[in-house]
Amino acid sequence: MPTATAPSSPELTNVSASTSYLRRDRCRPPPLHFCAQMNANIRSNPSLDSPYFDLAGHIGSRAYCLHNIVYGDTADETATLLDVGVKDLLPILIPPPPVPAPKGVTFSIRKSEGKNGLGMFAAQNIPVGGLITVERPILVAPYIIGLQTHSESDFYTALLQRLPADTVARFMELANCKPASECDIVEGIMRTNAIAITLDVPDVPHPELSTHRAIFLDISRCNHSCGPNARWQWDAASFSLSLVALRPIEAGQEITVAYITPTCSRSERRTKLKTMYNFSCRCDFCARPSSLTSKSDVSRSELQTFWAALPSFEEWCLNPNMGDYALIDAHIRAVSVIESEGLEMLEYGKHLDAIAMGYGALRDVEQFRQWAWRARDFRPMDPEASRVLEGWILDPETFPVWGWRNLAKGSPKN
Ligand SMILES: C[S@@+](CC[C@H](N)C(=O)[O-])C[C@H]1O[C@@H](n2cnc3c(N)ncnc32)[C@H](O)[C@@H]1O
Repeated sequence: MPTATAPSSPELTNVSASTSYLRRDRCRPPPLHFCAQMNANIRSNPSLDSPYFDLAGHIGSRAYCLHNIVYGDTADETATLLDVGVKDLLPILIPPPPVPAPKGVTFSIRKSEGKNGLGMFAAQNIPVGGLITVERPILVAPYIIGLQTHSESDFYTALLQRLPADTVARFMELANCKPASECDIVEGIMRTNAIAITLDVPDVPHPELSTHRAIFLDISRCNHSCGPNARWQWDAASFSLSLVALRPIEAGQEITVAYITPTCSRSERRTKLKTMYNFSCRCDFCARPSSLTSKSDVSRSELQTFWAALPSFEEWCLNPNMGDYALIDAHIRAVSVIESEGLEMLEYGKHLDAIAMGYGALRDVEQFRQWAWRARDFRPMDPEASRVLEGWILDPETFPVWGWRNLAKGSPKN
C-alpha cells in the first residue's frame, strides 16, 4: 500500500492562509506541434464544447491559485487549483446541496468479485430516482493545467498537502489503473478516478475550459457497467455530486455508473475501456452470450440516431398525414430498447415526457396519467418539476398542449 505522505509542492507565493498564487515567471509556451495536437483533440471533443480552443492563448493568459473551499453545512474541505477568474466567481458561502442526503445507510463499499478491487453496493432497496449519496469533492483541478512549469503530478501533490492526513490516506488508497512506466501514483490515481465537473468560467477572450477534474472518495468506488443502474449529477452551485438510481436497485446489488457513453458496440466499448482505464469489462451486459451481441449492438446504434430520425412534436401535431400514434410508438420503442439494454442514462426521462405529451395531445386521459406518473417517478430529485407534473396529472385539461393534435386535425379541443 503506498504511503499517504505527499512529496514537495510547486513554487507558491503565499498571499493568505487559505489561498496561494502560483508563480508564472518561468512559464514557456509549448512547441507548436504540441499546441496543434492539443487544439485538435480539444476542439473535436464534444463533451468539452470548445470548438475554438487555442492552447497558446490559453496558457499565456492563465493565472492560478490554490484555494481551499470550506462549507457551512459540513466539516469537509475541497482543495482546488483554479484559474483566479474562476475562483473569484465562487460564492463566499457555498449553499448546501439542493436535496438533503438520504437518511440511514444507503451503501457499503466492499470487494466486488471480478472487478479488480472494491465496489459500491446498495445497503437497502433504492427506488428509481432515489438519491444514493451526495458528496463534495476533496480535490478539484482544471482539465488542462495551463502552466508548463511543473508536472501535473506536482500540482495534485500541492493540492493533497492542503488536505487533512486521513483524507490524503484515503486518496492514496484509491485504485490506480496506470502502469508506473506511464505516470507516478498520484497522477495514476487522478486519471483512474477523476470525474469531469463543470464550473462557471469568466467571459474573457481566452476563457478557462469549464470542464475540471474532481475526486470524490466514495463515489470513486463505483465500478463501470455498460448498462449502469446509477448516474452522477453535478450541482455547481452547491459544489456537490449526487449519485441517483436509474432503476430500482435491490439491497446487496452493486451500484454501477458508466465511464463512457455506452451506445457503441460491445467490442468498441471494451477497446475504449481498456485504452482509457486499462481493464477488460466484466459487467453483466458484456457477459451476455455472444448470440445476443449483434442484436444488442444494433439496438444501441439505433439509440444513437433516434432523435435525428424523428419529426418534432409540433410537426407531428400539425401533420394529419402522420399517424396518430407515429410519434408515441417511436418513443415507446426507444423506452423498450433502453430498458432491455439497461441504458436509462440516455434521455429515458425525455422519452417518458414525449409519450405523456403525445397522449396529452390526443386527449387520452388514462394513458397521459400513466406516462406522466412514470416521468415524475424518474426524477423525484427535481421537486419543482414534480409539483408541476402532479398538477397536470390531477387536472389534465390544464396540460399546456392538451388536445393539440385533435385541434390540428380540425376536431374540437374538448
Ligand atoms: C474508479 S475505479 C472503481 C473502483 C475500483 N474497483 C476500486 O477498487 O477502487 C476504476 C477501476 O475499477 C476497475 N473496474 C471498474 N469497472 C470494472 C468492470 N466493469 N470490470 C472490471 N473492472 C472494473 C478497473 O480496474 C478500473 O480501472
